[in-house]
Amino acid sequence: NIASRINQISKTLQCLLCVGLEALLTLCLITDMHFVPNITFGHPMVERLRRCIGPDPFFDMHMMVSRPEQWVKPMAAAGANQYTFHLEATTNPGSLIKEIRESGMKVGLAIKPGTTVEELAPWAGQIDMALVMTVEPGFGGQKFMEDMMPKVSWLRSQFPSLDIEVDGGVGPDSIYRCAEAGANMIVSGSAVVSSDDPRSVIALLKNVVMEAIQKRSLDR
Ligand SMILES: O=C(CO)[C@H](O)[C@H](O)COP(=O)(O)O
Repeated sequence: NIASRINQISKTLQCLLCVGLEALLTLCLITDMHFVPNITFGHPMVERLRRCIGPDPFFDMHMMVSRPEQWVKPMAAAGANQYTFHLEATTNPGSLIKEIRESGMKVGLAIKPGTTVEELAPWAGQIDMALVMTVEPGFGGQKFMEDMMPKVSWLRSQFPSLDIEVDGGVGPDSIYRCAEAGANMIVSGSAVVSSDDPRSVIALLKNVVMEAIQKRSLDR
C-alpha cells in the first residue's frame, strides 16, 4: 500500500544520504508498472535528489521501464550521469546507445535472468557497463540467483575492462561469488538497508570486490 511504499522509499533515501560517502554511486531504480509490476519514481524525483545530495555523487538510472527512449532527455536534464536500459525493452539498442551518449550520459545495458549474455555481447563494445540481473527485476528482497554467475564470468573473460554490475539479492553471503566471477559494480538493497550497521556492510562488499580486482590484475 501507499503508506508502506512511502515509508520504504523514505528509509532508503535516508540510508542513501547517511551512507552516501561510503557508497561508490547512487543508484536510482526506476520502474513503470509496465516493464515490471512495480512503480517507484521518475525524473522529477531524480532532479530533487540531485539538488538535495549535490553535484558529486554519480547517479546511475536503472530504467526498468518499457520504451526507455522516452526518458533519456528528461533524465539527462534531471542530473543523471548514467542511463541503464534493458535490452528486452527496446527494438533498437544501437540508436538508443547513441542517443544516451549524445545526451551526455554514460550507457548501461541490463539483461533479465532469461536473456542470454550472447544477446548482450554485440553491444558490449559500445557501452560503459553491463548489468547482469541476479533476480527478476521489480522488487528488492529476492533470493540471489547464483546460476547467473556464468554470465558474469563469460563477460569478464571477453571484455576485461568493461564495468560489470550485478543486482539482486547481493549481500555478505553472495558477494564472494559475484566478485570471483568478475563483477566490479554491486547493487545491494536489503542487505544494506536492513542492517544495523550499513557502513560496515558497504565496507565489506567493497573490500571483497576490490580484493578480487587486485587478484585478477596480479594473475594477468
Ligand atoms: O532493482 C532491483 C530489483 O528490480 C534490485 O534487486 C533491488 O532493489 C536490490 O535490492 P536487493 O538487494 O534487496 O535485491
